[in-house]
Amino acid sequence: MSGRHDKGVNVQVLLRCRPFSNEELRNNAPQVVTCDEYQREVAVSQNIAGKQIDRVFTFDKVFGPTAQQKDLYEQAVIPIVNEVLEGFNCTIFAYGQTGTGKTFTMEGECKRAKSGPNGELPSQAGVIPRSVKQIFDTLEGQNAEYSVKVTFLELYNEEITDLLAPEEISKIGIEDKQKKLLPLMEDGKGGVLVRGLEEEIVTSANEIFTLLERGSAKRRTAETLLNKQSSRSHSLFSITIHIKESTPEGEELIKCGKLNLVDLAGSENISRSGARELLKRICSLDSKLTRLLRDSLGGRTKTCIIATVSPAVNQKMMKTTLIKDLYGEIERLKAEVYASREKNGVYLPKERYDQEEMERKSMADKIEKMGIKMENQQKQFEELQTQFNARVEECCELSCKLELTQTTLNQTNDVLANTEETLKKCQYALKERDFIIQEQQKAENALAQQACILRADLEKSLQDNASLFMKIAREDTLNATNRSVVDKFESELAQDVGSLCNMVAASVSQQNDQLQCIEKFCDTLININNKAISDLKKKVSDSRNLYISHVEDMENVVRLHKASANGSLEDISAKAISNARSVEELLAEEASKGQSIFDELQGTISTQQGEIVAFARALRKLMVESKELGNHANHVDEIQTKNIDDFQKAYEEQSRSDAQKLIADVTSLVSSHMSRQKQMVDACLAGIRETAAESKTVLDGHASSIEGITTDAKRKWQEFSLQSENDARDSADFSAAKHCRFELLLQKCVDTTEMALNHSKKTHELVTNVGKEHVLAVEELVRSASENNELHDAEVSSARKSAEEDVLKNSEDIIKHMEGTCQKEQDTVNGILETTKAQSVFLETLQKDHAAQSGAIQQKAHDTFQQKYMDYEPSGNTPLRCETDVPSKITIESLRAMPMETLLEEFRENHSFELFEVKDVKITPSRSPLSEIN
Ligand SMILES: Nc1ncnc2c1ncn2[C@@H]1O[C@H](COP(=O)(O)OP(=O)(O)OP(=O)(O)O)[C@@H](O)[C@H]1O
Repeated sequence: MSGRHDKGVNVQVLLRCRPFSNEELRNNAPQVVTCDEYQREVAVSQNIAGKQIDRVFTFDKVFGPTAQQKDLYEQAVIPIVNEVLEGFNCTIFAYGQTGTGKTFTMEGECKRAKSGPNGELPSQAGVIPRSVKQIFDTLEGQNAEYSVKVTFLELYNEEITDLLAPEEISKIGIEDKQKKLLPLMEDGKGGVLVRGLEEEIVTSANEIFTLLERGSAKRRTAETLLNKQSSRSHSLFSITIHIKESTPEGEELIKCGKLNLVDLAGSENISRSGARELLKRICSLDSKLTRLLRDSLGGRTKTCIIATVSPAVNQKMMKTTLIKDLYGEIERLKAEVYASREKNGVYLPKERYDQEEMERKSMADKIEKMGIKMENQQKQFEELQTQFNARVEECCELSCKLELTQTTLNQTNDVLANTEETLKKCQYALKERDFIIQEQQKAENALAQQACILRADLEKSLQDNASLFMKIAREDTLNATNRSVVDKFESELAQDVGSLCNMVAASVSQQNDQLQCIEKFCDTLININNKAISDLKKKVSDSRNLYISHVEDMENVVRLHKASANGSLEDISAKAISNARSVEELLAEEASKGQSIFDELQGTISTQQGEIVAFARALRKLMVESKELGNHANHVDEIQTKNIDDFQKAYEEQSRSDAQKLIADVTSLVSSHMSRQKQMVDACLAGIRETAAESKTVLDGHASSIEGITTDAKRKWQEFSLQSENDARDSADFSAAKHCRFELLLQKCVDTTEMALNHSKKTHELVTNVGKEHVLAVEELVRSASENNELHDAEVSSARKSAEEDVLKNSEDIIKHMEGTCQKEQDTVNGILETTKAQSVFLETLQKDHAAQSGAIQQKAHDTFQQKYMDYEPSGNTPLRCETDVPSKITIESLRAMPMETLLEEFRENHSFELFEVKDVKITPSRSPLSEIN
């Protein structure tokens, strides 16, 4: 649906969707149309026979329900109007179903509302008023010579109605239908013209509203009178512009542009009329419209079609269309009824009747055949449906089975993998066993051979050993007898000797222990003593050194203290002296300052005294003057009153003398000018009198007012003078009292100042004396302190010397005493050691004697034993011992099979489990591990 921009053709198709009307909102009409302005798309969703159908259409521009008149105009119409202003003919159509907003778009809804204060149009103004405004704005801005003409006509069936024609003409037109038809004619220049069509010359944009209103009103009236419907008529509003332009060569050119604004009939009436006649008429109208717009379509013109839709278009349109179709059908039926009446029945030509009858029959046959075919197909379809269902069920079962099988297969696969793993392990274990069995078998064989050899050897040696056993038995008997004798003696002897030895040994060891103990003790004692003496010596010398260092420290401290005390004392004395000096200076300064202040004070006081006296004098003078002033005021008052009276009198006399003079003049005039002048003179006299009376009244008024003012001033003046007199008196009294008080105070001040000066002088002297005394006392103090310090220092050093000597003497005594004690201890220890040595020698002698004695006992015992003991004598029957060749234990051990673990390790080193391959298992009869293979 988008616009075509072919060569020479410039057609733009826009879509405008209006908002929901109130009625649609009330009826909850569904939204069928959705606009996407950005994508320039319109989506239409329809539910046709329960089926949702969505379609999307693209346009050159899309204006949704929220788009304003201004938006549409600015985006779509301004360029077209610019073309018109350039001298081209352009056309804008509003096309759409009834009630979708064609008239709203073209004309707008505020035709009565004129332009705003700034020449702005109302927001609801449509394309027509906006175009006219743009045209006028541009032309006025160009300052060109121009003319704007408009026509407004309606096309309904074949009739063209001038919507701008004056009332009378249109009335005649309505009464006489033939007369009102405006013929469409060729103008001979390739154009068309409507004869008799009113061309209104418009001079301002505002006029357009009047014209639109007039045209619309006429359209409505015509609709009512002729029973027309606006939705079935087109309206054409044309604006023609002529602009005069001058070329640079001075030639004059006329530029002519035309803008056609067409509000088409409801589209449903164009496309879907049920009445053939109506369609024919509309076609004819359409052809007329095309002819009318011939000069504005094609060429370098812009054509814009604004398609209008409702958001709920289908629902509403279906209803409307239905009604319109029904109307059409009624029309058609009416025509048929009319035809029937005219022809006494339904009239049809025979050929057509036959043809239609044949067609009907063949159609009936066809329908029957198709019905049968359909039944068959329906049956087939049902069978197929049943088969399909059965297949579907089978399929379901099979897929269930397949799933189960698949699961089982998976499980089996898992089991198989496990079993294969177990098999491998088992085969490997079997291999291990075989290897071990083979090894053990080998060892068993070797051992069996060895056992056979041994068995033979043993049988032989058993025979030899039988005679040997007999000899051994005899020897054993003898030996047993000897052994019992020896054992008995030996035990007795051993008992005796043992007890003796034990006793001696115990005594010796006891003695030794004691001696060692004494020795140990002595050594310990000597060591402790030596250590104690050396410690003591060290400590004494340390304490002496410490004491000396302490004393030296103290001496240093004392020295420092003394130096600092001396320094401080010197500072104190210097400070005291400077303080005393500064106090003296301060006091002197203060005294001079006090003196100057006192002098100044005295000067001020005397000045004030003089001033106060002068003030009192002036006050007194003022009082006298105010009294005089009061008297003078009274005098002035009197003079004023007198003056006023004099003035009054003088004025009265003057006016009186003037009047008399005038009367005399008038009398003379009367005598000279006779009666004719008398009236004038009387009038003049009356005037003069009136003037005099008025002047007198005014003067009286002035005099009375001056009098009032004077009286008032006099009264005020008297009040004022009285008041000022009283005030002056009060002030004088007050100032006199103040003066006395002031003098008193001043005197007191002078006394106080003098007293203060004397006091300060005394204080000064006192402070100076005290300062001097203080300085002397401080100096005395410092001197005595430094003497004390010196004394103390001397005492400290003498005390230190004596302490040092005492300490030295004491420590030497201690050392000597300790050394003597030590010597004595050493002697004692030496004595102990000698004693112990002597005792140990004695013990050794004792031990030797004892050993000798026990030896003698042992000898004696030996002799006794020798006498009772009997030796064995051989019989000569015992066979010679022969050595059997028995294999050693190591040899037999070496024949043994390796331990199981070693064999397994060896096997696993040579055969890895990972590289082990499972072979086909041959079922062999079971055998015990140690049974022979061969
Ligand atoms: N864009 C819009 N915004 C607001 N109201 C609108 C809009 N378009 C149309 N309308 C309203 O919808 C109603 C029908 O509009 P209008 O009369 O312009 O329709 P139409 O297509 O000209 O109808 P017909 O073909 O019967 O003349 C009017 O009341 C008008 O105010």
